[in-house]
Amino acid sequence: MKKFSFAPEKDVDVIAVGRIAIDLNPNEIHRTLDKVNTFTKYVGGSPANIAVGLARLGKKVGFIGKVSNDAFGKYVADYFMEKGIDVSHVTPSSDGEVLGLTFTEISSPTESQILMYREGVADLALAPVDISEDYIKRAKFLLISGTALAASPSREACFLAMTYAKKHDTKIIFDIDYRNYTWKSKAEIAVYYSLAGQRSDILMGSREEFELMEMLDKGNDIPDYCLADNYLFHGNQIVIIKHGKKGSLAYSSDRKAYKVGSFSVKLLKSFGGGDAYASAFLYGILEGWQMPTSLEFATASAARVVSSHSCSDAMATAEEIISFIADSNEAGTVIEEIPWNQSIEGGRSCR
Ligand SMILES: Nc1ncnc2c1ncn2[C@@H]1O[C@H](COP(=O)(O)OP(=O)(O)OP(=O)(O)O)[C@@H](O)[C@H]1O
Ligand SMILES: O=C(O)C[C@@H](O)[C@H](O)C(=O)CO
Repeated sequence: MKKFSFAPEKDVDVIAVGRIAIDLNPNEIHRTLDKVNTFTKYVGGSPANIAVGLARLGKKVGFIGKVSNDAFGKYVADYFMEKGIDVSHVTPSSDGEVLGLTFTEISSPTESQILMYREGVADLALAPVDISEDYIKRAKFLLISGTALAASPSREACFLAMTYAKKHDTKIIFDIDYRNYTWKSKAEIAVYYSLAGQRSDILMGSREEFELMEMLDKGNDIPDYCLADNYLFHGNQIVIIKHGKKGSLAYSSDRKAYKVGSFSVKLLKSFGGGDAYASAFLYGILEGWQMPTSLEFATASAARVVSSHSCSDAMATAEEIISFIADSNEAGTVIEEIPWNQSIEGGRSCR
């Protein structure tokens, strides 16, 4: 696939837009939240996790977001600075908006859920006035996280950021990132997700998130490659559809398709894999790696995070990911190029 190229004056690798929140993950696991007494606090929020992942991998990362004007807002901003993430465009909310909280429930060795407190959150108060064209102009990539489209003025801020990105040849990654809070209808979700997806260069999401973007009913038999074609037609360079433990499918504009398995790990929580995957995949693209290498690297990082207690804190260095791959039994067997119409299970769709 043609490698992305960037003007030399672009001195920031990725600017992420969206929520910075706090994860409260249970110290007592394999029980429901009502039976949990203590939690460990981590920085959270999907785009924040991705930003941390990229910074941990040594990339130059910026962030555009709003945080609460209180101790939690200071905590997350300080954490970003400690990780080397630029916070010049992370601003405190002015009308008492709060930081989002996510309680993870690890109810069994195979099941986990999240309970999010997002009423009056600061991240959705991000407004067009907070979006700097000069800042975005400096970035190679702009990461838009789907939940930031769930309400105004954050929605308009994101579309303005994408307009500036297009104007200055900053490539757009749209991580669909669905959280079932704030959205008012399935139609609203589909309209805004598909508008953002059609404007992106790299589009990634779980199969369920693609189905929401296309307003497909559960149990539909639309093949993954058809979902990908919808967006490659609009100019996407890469479309990645994630399938949890089964792995992921990746499609590139040069009509190559890849089936990616997953690495065997002891699952602790099924959250965070997508954020680790996104940060490590984007690292590979920024390094100029070919798709298979970037996809394997991403899958390894994801496996590490789903077997860890945190998301942000568990993000790995390149050396840690490379040694994880080397130590695993699946090294070199996780990724294969497949016919365009092959499904994640291996069958071929007749369309
Ligand atoms: N049980 C597992 N074991 C190993 N790897 C896993 C497991 N679950 C997920 N992964 C890895 O994480 C990747 C992304 O996971 P998933 O499909 O859940 O995405 P997501 O829903 O976007 O994740 P997130 O919870 O971060 O939003 C998968 O493609 C796979 O590589
Ligand atoms: O995405 C969220 O806001 C929750 C995350 O912080 C949490 O770590 C998770 O679910 C990872 O995707």
